[in-house]
Amino acid sequence: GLKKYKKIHDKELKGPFPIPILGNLHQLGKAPHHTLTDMHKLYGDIFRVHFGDVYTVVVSDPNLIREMFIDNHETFMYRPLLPTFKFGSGGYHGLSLSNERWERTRELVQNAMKRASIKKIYNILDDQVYELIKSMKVYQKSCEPFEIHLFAQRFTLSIMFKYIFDEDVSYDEDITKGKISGLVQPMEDIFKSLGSGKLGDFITVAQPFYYQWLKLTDKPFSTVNKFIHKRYLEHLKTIDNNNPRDLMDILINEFSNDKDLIPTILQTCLDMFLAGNDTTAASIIWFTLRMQEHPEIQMKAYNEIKEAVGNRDRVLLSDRPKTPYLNAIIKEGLRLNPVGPFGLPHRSSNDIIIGGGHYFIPKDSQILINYRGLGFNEKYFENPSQYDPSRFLNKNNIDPYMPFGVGPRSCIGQSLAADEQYLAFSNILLNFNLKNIGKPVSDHEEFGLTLKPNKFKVLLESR
Ligand code: HEM
Repeated sequence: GLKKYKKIHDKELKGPFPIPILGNLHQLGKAPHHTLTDMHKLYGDIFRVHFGDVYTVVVSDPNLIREMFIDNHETFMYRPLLPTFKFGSGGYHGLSLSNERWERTRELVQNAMKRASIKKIYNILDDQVYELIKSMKVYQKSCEPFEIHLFAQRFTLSIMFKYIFDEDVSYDEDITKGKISGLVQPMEDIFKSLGSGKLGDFITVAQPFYYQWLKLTDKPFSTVNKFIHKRYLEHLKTIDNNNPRDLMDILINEFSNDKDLIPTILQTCLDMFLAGNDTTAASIIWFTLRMQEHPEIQMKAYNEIKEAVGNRDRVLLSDRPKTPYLNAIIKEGLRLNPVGPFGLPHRSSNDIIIGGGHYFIPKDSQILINYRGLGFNEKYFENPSQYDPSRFLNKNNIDPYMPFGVGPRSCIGQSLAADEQYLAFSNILLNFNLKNIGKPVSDHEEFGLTLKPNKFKVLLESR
C-alpha cells in the first residue's frame, strides 16, 4: 500500500502511475508480455509495475540480468510465494519454488541429472525421436494434414516419464485417451492459471477468499498430485537402494529417512514433470509453425543436415557441430517466441542498487525477466519481429541470448531441453518437408505460463 505513492529512493525505478488496490494490473491486458515489452520502450530496460500490492521489477537487458542473477545471486536467489503456487504445492516446495531447502535439493537433482544423462538419457531420447518420426510417417503416407501439438507433448512426456519414474508410455496407446491424456489437460489448466496472474495472487486483501475459491475450483492440481503420490508408493515397495532406477529413487534415497522431507520428494518430481514437458513441447510446436512458413529456411537447414549425416538415416547429438544453421534455428525460435514469457519470478531479499548506481530495487520486490522484451530489445536484435535464424550466425548475437535464465538458479533442464530440441528438429527435417496447407497459419498465442500457438496443421512430404 504505502510504497505505491511515496517516493522511496532517489534512484527509484520509473514506471506507470498506479491506481488504488490494482496498482497497474488493469493495464496488463490479455497479453502481458506484449504490454510490458511496450513499457520497456517508455521506461527503459528496467522499470517497476505494481501488481496489486506486489512491487514488481521487470528487466529486459542482458547485462543487468547478469548483474542481478550472477553477480548478486545471494540477493536474488529466492522466489516470492504466490498463493497459486502455495496452494498448488499443498504448502510444500520442491525445487523450483523452494526457498529454505533449495540449495540442497538443487545440488541433488543436478547430480542425479548428470549421472542419468551419461548412462541413460541418450538412449531414451533416441528411442523417443524414433517413435515421433514413426508416428509422423503415418500422416505422410496417408497425405493427411498433421497436427503436431499432442505428438510434441507425447514426445516430451515420454522422456520425462522414463526419466523421473522409469516408466514407459506405450506407443500403441491412443494419445487422446489413457494416462497421458489424463495428465495433459490438467497440466494445461495449471499452466494457464499460473500464468494468467490471477488478481488474488497480487492483492493481499483478497487472499483469504481467494484460497477458498482455489480449493473449490482447482481440481487439476489434485489430479496431478494424486498421480505422483501413487508412483511414490509403488517406488517405495520396489526400490533397490543400491541401484536407483530414476530420479524418484534418487530422491527417496536421499530424503526419505526424514519424514518431514517426503513432501520435498513428491514436489520435486512434480516440479520436474511440470517444468520439463510443456516448455520443450511448445518449442517443437513453434518450430513446426516457422518451418511451414519459411520454406527457404527449411531447405537450407535440410541441406545442411543431409550433408552432415551422409548415408545415415538418423541425426545424432554428435552431429551438432556440423549444423550451425540448425543450431541458429533453435536459438531464433526461443528468441522470437520465448516459451516461458517471464520464466519463474525471483524475489529480492534486501535493498540493492544496480546498474552502476542507477537503479534502486527495494527488499521483497518480485523480479521478472521479460524474455520477450529481451528478445525484442533493439539494442541487440535488429528487426526483432522478423524470423531470421542467420542473425545467430553472427557471434555478437549469442551474448544476449539467455532463454533459460542465468546464474545458479537458471533452468536445471537446459541441456536436456537443448538435446531434445536438437534431435526432434533435425530428425523431423531429415525425414519430412513441412508444407503449408494452403492458407496462412496464425501465430497467435494465448497467454499462460508457457506460450504456444493455437492448433494448426501442416502437410508432411517425404524427403
Ligand atoms: C525449451 C525448454 C525450456 C525453457 C525455455 C526453460 C526455461 C526456464 C526458465 C527461464 C527458468 C527460470 C530460471 C530462473 O528462475 O532464473 C526455468 C527453471 C526451471 N526449469 Fe526450465 N526450461 C525449459 C525446459 C526444462 C526442462 C526439460 C526441465 C526438466 C528436465 C526444466 C526444469 C526446470 C526447473 C526444475 C526449474 C527451476 C529451477 C530452480 O528453481 O532452481 N526446464 N526454466
